[in-house]
Amino acid sequence: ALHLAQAEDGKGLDDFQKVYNAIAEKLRDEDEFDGYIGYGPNLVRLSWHVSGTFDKNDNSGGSFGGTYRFKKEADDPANKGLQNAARFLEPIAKKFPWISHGDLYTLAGVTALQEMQGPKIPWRPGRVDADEKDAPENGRLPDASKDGNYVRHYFGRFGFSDQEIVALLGAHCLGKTHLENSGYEGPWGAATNTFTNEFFVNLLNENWKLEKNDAGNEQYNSNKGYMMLPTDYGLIQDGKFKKYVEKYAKDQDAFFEDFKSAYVKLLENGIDFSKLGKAYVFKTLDEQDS
Ligand code: HEM
Ligand SMILES: Cc1nc2ccccn2c1N
Repeated sequence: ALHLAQAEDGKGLDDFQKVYNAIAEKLRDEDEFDGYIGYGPNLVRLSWHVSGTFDKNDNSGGSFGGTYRFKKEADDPANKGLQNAARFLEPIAKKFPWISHGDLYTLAGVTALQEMQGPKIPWRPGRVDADEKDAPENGRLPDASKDGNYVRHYFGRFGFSDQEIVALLGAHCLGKTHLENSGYEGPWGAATNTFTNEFFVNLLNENWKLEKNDAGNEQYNSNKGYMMLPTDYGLIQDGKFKKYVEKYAKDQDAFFEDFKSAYVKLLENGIDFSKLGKAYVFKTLDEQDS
């Protein structure tokens, strides 16, 4: 059965907005991380990796149990580099000991996206810390060296459509790849900390060359110093995906809307929120200054 969401007792919008603000202020303070990209993209990747282990066949994995806090999951080679995000969140977890790890990891991704001028992401609390025995085994996160068909099959495990898959991958407008983490090197060309539809625009407009990188892995590079993973490039090799790439390259609002829906579905997979009220929509720091 799905995990039943149980919100932290007595905590409401104002309490979670305080957690949001603590994360958002720390993002602004520590802006030098990773060549002044900041921690935003890394936090978004963490929120996806803690949710991407979900398997609808036995409802195992996923964001509910906050099991990334155990070495068994954190040390998955696919999670290399996310130690930075985890370290960033430690003082936040200490300051707000009442929030569950699953809620903290997902709320941090929502905060980072909104503070990087992404769409407003409705978010619901209620994830409850599970035991180490519930941590999913390594190997559930995707392999970047594959093609579009692999990506379609991989996300089929979550029940995502072609349109949802393309929208989700739009998050690769953020940050970069790091050779020491994943074996892919992201030339700095397009590395950003602002959420836009650039990923789709670049996919369609750049002339991509397949090259071996210094780790011996093949990746697509453009003469502007941009890069794409083979799985990214698969979105324009596969006709069914390509039409959504074209839609989002033309219409950033449509991308924001569809990304928001798919990202919420990713973070809430496997959890029954029916006992909770409506989702929270947090104000950005800028909206609170005025
Ligand atoms: C086919 C699915 C996917 C594959 C194979 C994939 C693979 C990767 C790889 C290899 C990196 C580089 C990591 C590093 O070297 O530091 C990366 C970075 C990133 N990914 Fe994905 N990813 C996928 C889907 C997603 C999704 C669904 C999201 C979010 C909704 C996401 C968000 C990010 C972000 C924000 C970064 C930049 C992290 C940073 O700059 O530290 N990815 N991804
Ligand atoms: C800018 C950017 N960030 C990423 C992350 C993963 C894969 C590709 N990326 C690109 N092009």
